[in-house]
Formats: sequence, structure tokens, C-alpha cells
Amino acid sequence: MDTDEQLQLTPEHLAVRTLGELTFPSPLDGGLLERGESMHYVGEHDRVLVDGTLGVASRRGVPVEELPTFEPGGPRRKLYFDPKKTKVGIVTCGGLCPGLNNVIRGLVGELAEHYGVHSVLGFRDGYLGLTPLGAEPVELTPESVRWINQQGGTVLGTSRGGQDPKVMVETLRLRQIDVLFVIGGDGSLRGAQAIADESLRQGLPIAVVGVPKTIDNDIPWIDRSFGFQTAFGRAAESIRSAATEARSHRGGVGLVKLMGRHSGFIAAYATLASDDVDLVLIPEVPMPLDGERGVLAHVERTLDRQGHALIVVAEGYGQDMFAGTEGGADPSGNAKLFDIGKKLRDELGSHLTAAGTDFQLRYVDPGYAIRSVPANSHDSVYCTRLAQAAVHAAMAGRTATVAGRWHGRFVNLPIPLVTRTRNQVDPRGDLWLSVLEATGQPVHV
Ligand SMILES: Nc1ncnc2c1ncn2[C@@H]1O[C@H](COP(=O)(O)OP(=O)(O)O)[C@@H](O)[C@H]1O
Ligand SMILES: O=P(O)(O)OC[C@H]1O[C@](O)(COP(=O)(O)O)[C@@H](O)[C@@H]1O
Ligand SMILES: [Mg+2]
Repeated sequence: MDTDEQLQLTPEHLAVRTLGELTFPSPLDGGLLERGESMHYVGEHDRVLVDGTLGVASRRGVPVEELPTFEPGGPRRKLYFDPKKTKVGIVTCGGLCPGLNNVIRGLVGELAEHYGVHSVLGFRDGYLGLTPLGAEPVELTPESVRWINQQGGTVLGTSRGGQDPKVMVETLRLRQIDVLFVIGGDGSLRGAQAIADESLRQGLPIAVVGVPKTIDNDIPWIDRSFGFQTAFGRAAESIRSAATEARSHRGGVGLVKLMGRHSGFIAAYATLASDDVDLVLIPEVPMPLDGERGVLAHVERTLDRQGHALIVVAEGYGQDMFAGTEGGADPSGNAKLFDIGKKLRDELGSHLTAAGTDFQLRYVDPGYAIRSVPANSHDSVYCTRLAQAAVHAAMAGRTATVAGRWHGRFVNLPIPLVTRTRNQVDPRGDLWLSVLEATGQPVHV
């Protein structure tokens, strides 16, 4: 997270919206609510510090109690909703991400088994399912979701494309939904905010709580998004295959294209996981193709030196090379990217041929394979715990809020905070420094 951005935070950015007074006693029995504070658990009245270092905190020049803080996640003693009467909806939107089914399962399990909420509807096909054009929602029970975590994708289906918040709120009203969980990325969360605002405008006490989803890890103010570790682990497998191909052929060049629309986290982490890569190209670092310190010269030098070369490119890198060409947008309004992988393949091919280099280029694009797999064990645990945190927030009447984890602690974050900016690899930060050390590529910022 950019320090200047962090220093600009005010209490208004961090305030979580609540539907009203908490009047119903929580059915969670003593064990869960009587926990003492510990190194790992923040008490109900405590707050989670935004700043991770003394240096940043002291630059603010304010007393400790005025430092910016997040609301801790976790169960509350009193609830806004009466669990026996609460009706819940769940929707998954946007691109796939490992762990979507784990989150659905976690939500249903926590609602039913701990709070005694037994009415949970799964809306189908993203926000389309919240309109009259959508398919009939499905009842979700602990039995019906028992094994879904073993599958990738989402059992509810997903979609891109805008829907009218008024129409979606009308669907929630007709179905008497009290709580809507939105599992989605930046776009979905903007949609969730629009639903929460429209409900407020109509005086409907509906809690809209998000579980942030993104394989690109581009949502800010959370340590890491669920599914990201699984996705970069799968991406690292593709890099290893390309490395094997490159090393096994005289003049072998492996080129791997990975997802990452605006943020190069998958490319950076998969590279560090593979330890074989000679060059990583990400949207945040504009390295030119030409010139002494450019992509083509670096690959040529690497080939000369070690006889093979391995390049990883995130799909959002170098989009400015296509300036003047109209790419269009997807149904959600996201700009459609030009194919930088194929462009690089062609440019490298022409350059190495012209230089008279003996080479064999293998182009690997794992594409959707990295995001359609089931969550690994780490992400499975994280999904379950995020789902539990989201249920605690919703039952306590939090709305326009997402459940996140910051510096290892579960927190409730206002949606406008997490959609205001985008998490990106900092070209001057320690992650990128690690990548530069691992690859030995020319430094560009
Ligand atoms: N600014 C917005 N306001 C309301 N809804 C939005 C907004 N941006 C996107 N959405 C809706 O959220 C859903 C998912 O958005 P999308 O960008 O495709 O994926 P993601 O949530 O993963 O970023 C789509 O149905 C889209 O129309
Ligand atoms: O082809 P699709 O389904 O539109 O998805 C492609 C995009 O989805 C992503 O995974 C991001 O999607 P979201 O914004 O939905 O999380 C990008 O990495 C990729 O550019
Ligand atoms: Mg998005």
C-alpha cells in the first residue's frame, strides 16, 4: 500500500455503516463470545491499527488514540437481526476465482450452524439473478453445499454486465431478503454499494456485505485476496513447464502470459515461486521493447549468456503499444485488453531472427486454467474464515461493508474505501525488489 495514500486516510474513510441498534442477543454460546484479548484476537471495543510501522504512525503527529483504525471483524454480543427470522441471499459476480464455492459453503455453514439462520437463497448468474430476467434462485442448506468446496468455479454461476440497482432492490424486497452477501471484485462491490444505497434510500433495512474476490489481488486494504495463492501456484506450474521446454532446446525461449489486468501480482509471485525467470513484465512497470535496457536486448543477452531464456508477461503490460486501436469493453465496462503475449512472441521472433540468433520460442498461455481450479488448503482456510467474518458483520447490521484481513486480523472495511483505489505492485516496493533480485532484469520504474 502506498504510504501517501495511507497518510491521507480520515476517520470518514474508515467508518462502517450500521443499520441500527443491536437488540437481539447473539445465539453464539459463551465459548465464542467470552474470549479474552490476545496477540491474535482484538476485543469488541478495540480497533485494528491501519499503520504497520512506527515510522508511518509517527509521521501523522497525532496522539495514539487518534491514529486511523479499522473496525475489528468477529462476533458481536448483540445482533441487529433476529436469526430465527432472518432471510439471506448470496450472489457471486465477475470473473472466476478459486475459493468461490468455499466462501458460499462457509457462509451457509456459519449462518445455519452457528446463528440458526435457515433461509438462504442462492441467486443465479451474478447480478442477473437479482432481476426478473434471471433464473429462479436455489435454496442453500448445509447439506446442499457440503462438497462444493472440492470444485472450482461457482455453483451459483456468475456474469458480467450492469443491472439497475432499483430492480435488484425490488427483487430483494419481494423475496424479503434481510441480508445480501456479494462475493465479487471491484465492479461487484460498486454494485453492492449501489444496492446498499438504494435500500437506504427506500428505508429498507437490508445489510449488504461483500467478500472481496480477485485473482489479480487488486483490491486494496486487504493483506491478500482469497484464491490468489491458488492462482499463482497454478501459474507457477505453467512457468515451470515453459522453463523445462526452454532448457531442453538449443536457444530455447519460453514466453508465459498470465492474467493481471492492471496489477502484476500473479506474474510477480509466480515468478518468485519458480526461480527460473529471466524477465517479468507487468502493467505497473513500463519497460520498452527497444533500446539497450529494453526487453528485446535483454532476451538476446540472456540467450547469448546461458543458452536459454524465460519471460513472464502479465496481460496488462505494454497496452500503450496498441495506442490508436479501438479495443472496446466487456459488458461490465472493463476495457478489453490487446493480446500482448502474441505481440511479444512476434516481436521477439523478428528481433532474434534479424540478429541471426539460433532460437526456438515456446509460447505458453495457461489462460483460464489458473482461476478455474479448486482452492488449495491455504485458500480454503482463508475462505472459510472470511465467510465467518462476513456473517458476523452482517448479523450485527453492518452494511456497505466487506470482510477483509489487514495485518493478519479480520476487519470490517467500508466498500467505498476498497473501491476508491486499486492495489498494484509498487515499482519501488520490496516485492518488486525481490523480483528484480530473482530475475536480474534491467531496473525500470
Ligand atoms: N460501477 C459499478 N456500479 C454498479 N455495478 C457495477 C459497477 N461496475 C461493475 N458493476 C457490476 O458488477 C458485476 C461484476 O463486475 P465485473 O467488473 O465484471 O467483475 P468484478 O466484480 O470481478 O470486478 C457486473 O454485473 C457489473 O455490471
Ligand atoms: O475473460 P473474462 O472472463 O472477462 O476475464 C478476464 C479477466 O478476469 C480477471 O481475472 C479479472 O477479473 P475480475 O475483475 O472479474 O476479478 C483478469 O485477470 C482478466 O483480465
Ligand atoms: Mg474487476
